[in-house]
Amino acid sequence: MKEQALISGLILAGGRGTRMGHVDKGLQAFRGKPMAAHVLERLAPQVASVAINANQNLNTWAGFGVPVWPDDTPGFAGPLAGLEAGMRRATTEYVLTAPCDSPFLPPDLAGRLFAALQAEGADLAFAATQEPGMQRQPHPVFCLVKTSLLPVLSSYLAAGGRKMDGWYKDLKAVEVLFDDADAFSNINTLDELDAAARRVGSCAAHASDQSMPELNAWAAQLPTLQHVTSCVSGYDPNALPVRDAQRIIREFVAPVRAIEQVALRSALGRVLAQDIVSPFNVPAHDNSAMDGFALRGADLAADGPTTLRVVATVYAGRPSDVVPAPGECVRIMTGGVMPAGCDTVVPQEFTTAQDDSVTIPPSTVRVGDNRRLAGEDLKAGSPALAKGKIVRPADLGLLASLAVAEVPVQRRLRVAFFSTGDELRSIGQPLDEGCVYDSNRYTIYGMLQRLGCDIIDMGIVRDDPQALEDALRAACENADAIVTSGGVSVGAADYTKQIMGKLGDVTFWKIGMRPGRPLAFGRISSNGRSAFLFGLPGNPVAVMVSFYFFARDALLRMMGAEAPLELLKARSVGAIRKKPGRTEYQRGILSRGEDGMPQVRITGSQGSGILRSMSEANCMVVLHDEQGSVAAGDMVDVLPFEGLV
Ligand SMILES: Nc1nc2c(c(=O)[nH]1)N[C@H]1C(S)=C(S)[C@@H](COP(=O)(O)OP(=O)(O)OC[C@H]3O[C@@H](n4cnc5c(N)ncnc54)[C@H](O)[C@@H]3O)O[C@H]1N2
Ligand code: MOO
Ligand SMILES: [Mg+2]
Repeated sequence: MKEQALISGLILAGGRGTRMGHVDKGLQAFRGKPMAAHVLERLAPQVASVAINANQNLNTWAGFGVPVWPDDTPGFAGPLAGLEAGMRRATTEYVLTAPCDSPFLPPDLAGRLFAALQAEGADLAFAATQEPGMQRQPHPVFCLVKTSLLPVLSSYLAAGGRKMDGWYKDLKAVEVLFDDADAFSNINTLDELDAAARRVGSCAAHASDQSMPELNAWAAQLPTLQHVTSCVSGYDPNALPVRDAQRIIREFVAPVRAIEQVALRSALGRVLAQDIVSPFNVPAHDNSAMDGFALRGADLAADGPTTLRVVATVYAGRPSDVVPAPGECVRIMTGGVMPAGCDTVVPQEFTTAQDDSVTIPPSTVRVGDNRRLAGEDLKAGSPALAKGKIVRPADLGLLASLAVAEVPVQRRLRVAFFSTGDELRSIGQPLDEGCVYDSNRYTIYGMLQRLGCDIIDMGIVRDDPQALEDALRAACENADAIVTSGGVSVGAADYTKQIMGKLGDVTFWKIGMRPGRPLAFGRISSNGRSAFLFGLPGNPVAVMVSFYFFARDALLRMMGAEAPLELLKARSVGAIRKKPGRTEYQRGILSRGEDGMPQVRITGSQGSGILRSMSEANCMVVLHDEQGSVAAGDMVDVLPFEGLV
């Protein structure tokens, strides 16, 4: 699906829903979720990314987790205004539209429209169907169009044009016939919705609560923090155990759905978006693991040397059709295809050669030795790599062995981050009295970079409510997630709380841990876009600990990847004082003891502002909630920094 990376999907949901009694059509529940969620599900695998064009209930639409773009042309100007908004913002060569009320759209819509557009050298391709004995029915709202045609569309709209198929009179448009007319059926009235729901045997046909039109069944199902935290027994935001905070965050964040195709080398470090199935056996043939002689195992004498006549030579990559007869063998190189009838290879250094024969001492090899079997690496049809895997060097090689030139990966997660605090100075500025240089932005940069995120560094934000609100809104409108540092404890928190609360669903916790006690977490929205927010504490060590033990896992989850932290066991060199009832993360240096086993000692001062000891450390010692003081020689859990993404 080469076209996938070139196309942005656009769900047209900008109408007034007049025929549905002025409710937002795409938000109406159908088979347990909004109609538009079905459209999103069907469209997303076909395109690089999906956005929604909507003009009402923008916060509800933001809950779909994809960009929401309202019309630029005012006055509910119809689907063309939506297309214009989409073409203006899309960064791909093509835009593909589908209406929000077409829950059955074909799975090969993008592929077929693209193929026809390419074949005809057209500007635009749209779907059509024809039922037996009926006229052809065009479906111009299912259309693939070159993004570069935006000026043509804008001038048509500016001149008052509104018809979906009116603007491309002077362009080259192709109609693509699809077989399944039902795939394009759209649902215009609540009666039709009921009928369609009955057709597919659904129970929840629609949300009839007209008093809250935008908060229909599915939107109400979007988890709120309150909903998630209510599942945690004994939930207390002011004394939250680490594992409960981790669980709440994990349940609240949602993966970003967009997929892109990248060239094999560019897949390094990216998250696989689909399972990769081996199309053939690797290796394709039985072959030799050694330079030597391929023989029939049955020829090996049970007690005494075996002498065989050498009848041919096989090199790797140059198979031979020689079939050695009993008593014959073939000289073969490592990787050479095993000749028919041969099942064993004897390495040449164990043999003695005479003119055209070779002698093998008794018991040198057993039948089947040194033969690599076809498919022993990968069998045709078997899963080679699973969706969600972060691609490592070995995976690149494996993909190359399957001749995979382009790899489907999740789009990179966009993460905006900034530091807060009037006392912070940037490198290059003089250090005024009482001030410190902003170091958190650099540790956060490093940690996000290692995760493979697209990062947006928003600098330092002053301790000022308006500045904070502006920064949060800008971050939210441009990123999937926001990481901030500072301002989440009691001192500055008054307005931080108020502003974060105003922009969305954010909670402030005091976690039973050290360092990293205060943490703000939630989801905020601005202008129809939403983003998950991680408000990390300002202290330079606390910010790193909170990132590694809370934000990292959540960001990976949003990226569609699973890479849980792997804790190792090591012997503590010294005693460590620790109170049960909270988790403590201490900076440690992991090494090998005299007995060769891993051991760890704590670095100097553990103050949460002391970055030097974090830099000296090569691991964190994790002392769990229930754990008390550690005696010298006790085993403890450690998280090594090396290899940590
Ligand atoms: N009365 C209480 N005071 C504090 C509590 C508490 O429970 N009650 N919690 C303490 C803990 S624990 C932490 S951690 C900090 C967290 O405070 P904030 O998140 O509000 O962060 P700030 O006050 O803005 O900064 C704290 C500290 O860190 C320095 N800092 C901040 N940002 C940066 C940066 N980008 N680069 C370098 N250093 C930074 C800042 O100058 C402060 O020294 O609150 C405790 N107080
Ligand atoms: O998070 Mo604070 O740094 O625990 O002291
Ligand atoms: Mg501050």
